[in-house]
Amino acid sequence: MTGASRPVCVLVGAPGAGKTTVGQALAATLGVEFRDTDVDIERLAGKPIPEIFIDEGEAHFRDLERAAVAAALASCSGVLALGGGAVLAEENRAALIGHRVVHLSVELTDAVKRVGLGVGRPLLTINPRATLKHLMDQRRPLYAEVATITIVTDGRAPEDIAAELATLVQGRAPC
Ligand SMILES: Nc1ncnc2c1ncn2[C@@H]1O[C@H](COP(=O)(O)OP(=O)(O)O)[C@@H](O)[C@H]1O
Ligand SMILES: O=C(O)C1=C[C@@H](OP(=O)(O)O)[C@@H](O)[C@H](O)C1
Ligand SMILES: [Mg+2]
Repeated sequence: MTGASRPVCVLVGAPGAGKTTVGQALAATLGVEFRDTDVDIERLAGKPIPEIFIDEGEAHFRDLERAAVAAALASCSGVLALGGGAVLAEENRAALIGHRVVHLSVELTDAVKRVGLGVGRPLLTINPRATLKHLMDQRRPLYAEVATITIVTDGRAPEDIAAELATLVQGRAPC
């Protein structure tokens, strides 16, 4: 890992936390690259995430995700968003040590509003509210474990969150 390829920050959090949306706005504000491991995975697989889940299953998606996280951490010098489930893998959590990791936190009510019917998120296509609650309960400690900063996003606009983060990352030491 070289200084030149270190992400400005890595965004983690539940589906609907706003990792992709806030990450894009933050990267634009900072004038740096935006990278999203979900996009990298889709490019590599040559198909959308829901199709990966249907054709090869979640375990294969997680294999692709571990490879995508390692590659992105080694080559991204901008803002990096991970998929909500990336923290499940011990390998990914270990790889995040030493990086500035921002947990965009969201409570169930706002997350449900934001993901709607779960279109594009294969884990949420059946009963999004109950599934999200389960995922969030399971993952909360893992987001807390990897995060160096937590930003509460409930009731806030993405631009507002991105502006706060821009100030934070511009004014802080590496982690
Ligand atoms: N702070 C926010 N307030 C309201 N809607 C949001 C906020 N952040 C994201 N959204 C919306 O919620 C949906 C999911 O956001 P997304 O960035 O894809 O989340 P994630 O990548 O964390 O799953 C999108 O429709 C997005 O426009
Ligand atoms: O929570 C998860 O396990 C997943 C979250 C998704 O990303 P977002 O968190 O950006 O929705 C995507 O990686 C995939 O559908 C699995
Ligand atoms: Mg996303």
